[in-house]
Amino acid sequence: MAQRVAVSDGANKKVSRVRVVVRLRPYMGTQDEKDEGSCVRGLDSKNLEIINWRNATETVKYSFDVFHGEQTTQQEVFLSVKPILPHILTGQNASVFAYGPTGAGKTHTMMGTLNQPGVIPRAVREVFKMVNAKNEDEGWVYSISMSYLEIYNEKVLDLLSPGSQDLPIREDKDKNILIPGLTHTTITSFSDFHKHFVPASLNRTTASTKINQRSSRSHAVLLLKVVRTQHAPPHRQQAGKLYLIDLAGSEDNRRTGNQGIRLKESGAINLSLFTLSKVVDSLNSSTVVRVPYRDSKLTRLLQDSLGGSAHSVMITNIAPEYKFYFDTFGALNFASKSKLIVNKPFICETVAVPALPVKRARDGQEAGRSATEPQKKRQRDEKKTKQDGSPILAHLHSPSEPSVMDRLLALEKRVMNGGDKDKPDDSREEIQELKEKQRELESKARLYNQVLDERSAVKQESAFKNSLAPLQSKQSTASRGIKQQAVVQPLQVSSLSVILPLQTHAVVKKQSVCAKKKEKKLFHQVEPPEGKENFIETGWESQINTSVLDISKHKILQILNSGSLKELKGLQLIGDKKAKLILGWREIHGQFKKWPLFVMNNQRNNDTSQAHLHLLGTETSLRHQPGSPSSFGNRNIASADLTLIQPVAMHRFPCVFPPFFFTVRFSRLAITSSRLRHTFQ
Ligand SMILES: Nc1ncnc2c1ncn2[C@@H]1O[C@H](COP(=O)(O)OP(=O)(O)OP(=O)(O)O)[C@@H](O)[C@H]1O
Repeated sequence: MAQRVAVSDGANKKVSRVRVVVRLRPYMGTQDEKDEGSCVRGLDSKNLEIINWRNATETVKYSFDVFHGEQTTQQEVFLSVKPILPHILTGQNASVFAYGPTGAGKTHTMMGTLNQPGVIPRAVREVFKMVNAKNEDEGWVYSISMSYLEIYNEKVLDLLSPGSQDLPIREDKDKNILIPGLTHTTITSFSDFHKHFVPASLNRTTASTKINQRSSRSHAVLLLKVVRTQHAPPHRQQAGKLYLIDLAGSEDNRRTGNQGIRLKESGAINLSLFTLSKVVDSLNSSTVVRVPYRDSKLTRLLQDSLGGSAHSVMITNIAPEYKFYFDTFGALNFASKSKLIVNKPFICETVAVPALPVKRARDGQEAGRSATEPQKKRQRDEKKTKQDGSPILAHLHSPSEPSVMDRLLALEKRVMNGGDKDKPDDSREEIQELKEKQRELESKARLYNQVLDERSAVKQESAFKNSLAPLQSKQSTASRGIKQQAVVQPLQVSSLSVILPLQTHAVVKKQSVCAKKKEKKLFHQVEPPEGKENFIETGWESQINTSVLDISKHKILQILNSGSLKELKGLQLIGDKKAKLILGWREIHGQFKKWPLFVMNNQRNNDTSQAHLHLLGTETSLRHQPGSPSSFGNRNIASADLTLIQPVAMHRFPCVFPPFFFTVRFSRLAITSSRLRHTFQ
């Protein structure tokens, strides 16, 4: 069983601060831009300054663990990462991630080129060098494996196994992050690594944007796992992991010119980076109880690196051109916050008696230490089942069952969301196939029920209690598992039952896909009432008397204003993405004053009379009717103003300013770029 062994850094402290390195890439603008000079410059090996946009005669100074200027070589950058590598040979975790706006040099820093290899190849080479330098007499045997994945549009995809499905992210009781199903390839040398890494890198999603010819459209994570096992008893085993992460860059879509699929990708990237900034804020806050790691796949994966057990280095890449000014400013603020984060490393150790063969058997997959427990439980269940003489039940408990359900649900969700337009979509066929499988399992469960009933009829009551009861309860769990997945959950408005008299009691339920289809059919048979766009949605309202409706609306408004992510997701038509957007909206703009149209009207809503979230895609935008009063204070903001403000508000991640900022400071923003040009001349 895995065991945490506390780590001391010599000064008797068991903590490790996130190390922050900033790298400024060389000037790459046009000659005209070059004449403008640079908006940021280094002062020494730790300090830099950037022009203060509020007052161009001043600069804002920052101090980091290391600052790398424009002439820094790849080797010098690697040297600032190298000190954390030895930890992974002693069962600890380490993580290096490159952060920064699009086009600032993250991929160049992490991957590099053939002539100028970046941190990833250098770190892997170094790990092999350290392992090979270990003396056999120390009594440990080392093995190294690699995994490589990308988070693309909130999906975890295995780059070593192209075409694989979205993988789940799990956490064991020791808070180790696990990705069941992820390919784990054993590597024995650097050239072996190279052989797998280069083709897998080509599987990563990249595309050309106005800012970057080859822009990463996903976050890429390379995982190197070093396991060392003692020759002699007690055969201690320590497993250390190194995460090397090239994040996708935050994007200002005014400048990238992104549209269609690129815009959707950009929305997913910006949203995950926004969650990352919330995680950092929460970690730095003394009052926040819950760190929102689970709000995005990226933060879930970085859970160990930020506020977790890893020794972490964050490389913040910035660009010197004026057009990147606000991105650079935001990135530096983010880096500044991150350096306050403290991690608590520990050695992850198991005693491997006689675990070596078992370990080898699981080589091909990320199983994680805790995975042994459910596995053992399954084995115990299966064994018990066989003793009970029930082959059907054994089949129902087979490991393939949950995966069928997981895949089915994931695929249905994908189809409901309109599928992935970028890649060929054969999901519907697959859903059919999986549904058939599910039906087969359900009919077997029914058959099994019958067998049980027949058996119970011939047995005496005492015997029934002794031998059949446990079996029966087990069976019901299995069939419940299947049914739970197939039935769509009710909505939380059911809590109305507490406050409403019985005769007016109304429970609004989230509709199943089938129910929705039926309703749609009905809808097509009946002409919609004149002027009513949203006939389906208003249908349920007309069945409830107005006081009940008001209470329901009030209740939902309450949830919108103070509900957790989970509560929001329980609302009709609100999925994970929309719930997160609502949380983001709330954070920026405060409470919803009235019943917002997007909640029930969803995409059919064409009303632009008030600023509202456009929740269809992952892109958040503001709409406004020219001339009508804005919801930002009392000031009238014309739509043209909003067009200018919107990219700053929504895309200048992670610098998210409160709404009043825009109303008060807007006029200053417009003149900022010209005022900035005074400095550094
Ligand atoms: N230190 C550097 N020296 C020379 N060229 C660099 C340096 N940093 C970046 N570049 C070049 O700048 C361009 C953009 O860099 P890169 O693709 O690494 O940016 P990025 O931050 O990864 O962008 P994105 O987030 O869009 O993927 C590339 O052509 C790269 O070769």
